[in-house]
Amino acid sequence: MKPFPSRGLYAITQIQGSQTERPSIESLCEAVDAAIRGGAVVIQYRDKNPTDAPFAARELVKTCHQYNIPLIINDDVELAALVNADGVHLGKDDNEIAATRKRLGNAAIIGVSCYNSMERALAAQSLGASYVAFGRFFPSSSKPLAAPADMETLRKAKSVLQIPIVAIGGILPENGGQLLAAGADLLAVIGGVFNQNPELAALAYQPLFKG
Ligand SMILES: Cc1ncc(COP(=O)(O)OP(=O)(O)O)c(N)n1
Ligand SMILES: Cc1ncsc1CCOP(=O)(O)O
Ligand SMILES: [Mg+2]
Repeated sequence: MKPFPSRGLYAITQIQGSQTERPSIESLCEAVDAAIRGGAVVIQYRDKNPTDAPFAARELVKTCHQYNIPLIINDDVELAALVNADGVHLGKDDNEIAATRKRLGNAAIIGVSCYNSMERALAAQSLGASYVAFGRFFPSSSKPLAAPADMETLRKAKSVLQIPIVAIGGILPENGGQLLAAGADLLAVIGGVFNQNPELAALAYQPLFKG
């Protein structure tokens, strides 16, 4: 299993459309490959309506591992175990951290959504989370109903947490710098990468992480 990176672009798959209009697994893997070539350091497979999640996830693991990049599965601990993914991302409606750690083992990456809650982040860290995620910071067309989070939460988080901090929600090359300045270590992005040429889009975030 690959470790979670300490800084950089965290690209999350964009899968939309009805069952008949959905992108092929091949084109999904091509888009992820392009995002990695553009500089994404970790990939999350997020599909709220999958048709063949085990096949897609196995193909994505192969794509990511060609570049030594970790593949994280959103929500589904059993899918992560089945395809030997590097880890899982848990939200408030998903499995408990301790049970997930037991199921996936000590080397697995376990990410936890903390929305705007420092209490949730402190609890996640003490229960063995590998990273925490706060957001959404800007309106997101990928998740329009996501609740807002404050920049102040990132500042507090940076001063008390030891694990990496991820920011998510409407993040573009133009607005990501302020989140890094406030304390985020990684920027998690769906639309900003996958709504256009993913290689060029991912490249446009890279200056944010220099220096
Ligand atoms: C890196 C990262 N951060 C936050 C989320 C959101 O997780 P969750 O709140 O469980 O919502 P869904 O993504 O499951 O709709 C995430 N997936 N990844
Ligand atoms: C899954 C999720 N959780 C909070 S916002 C969001 C979507 C982020 O997507 P985008 O980068 O397109 O705003
Ligand atoms: Mg979730």
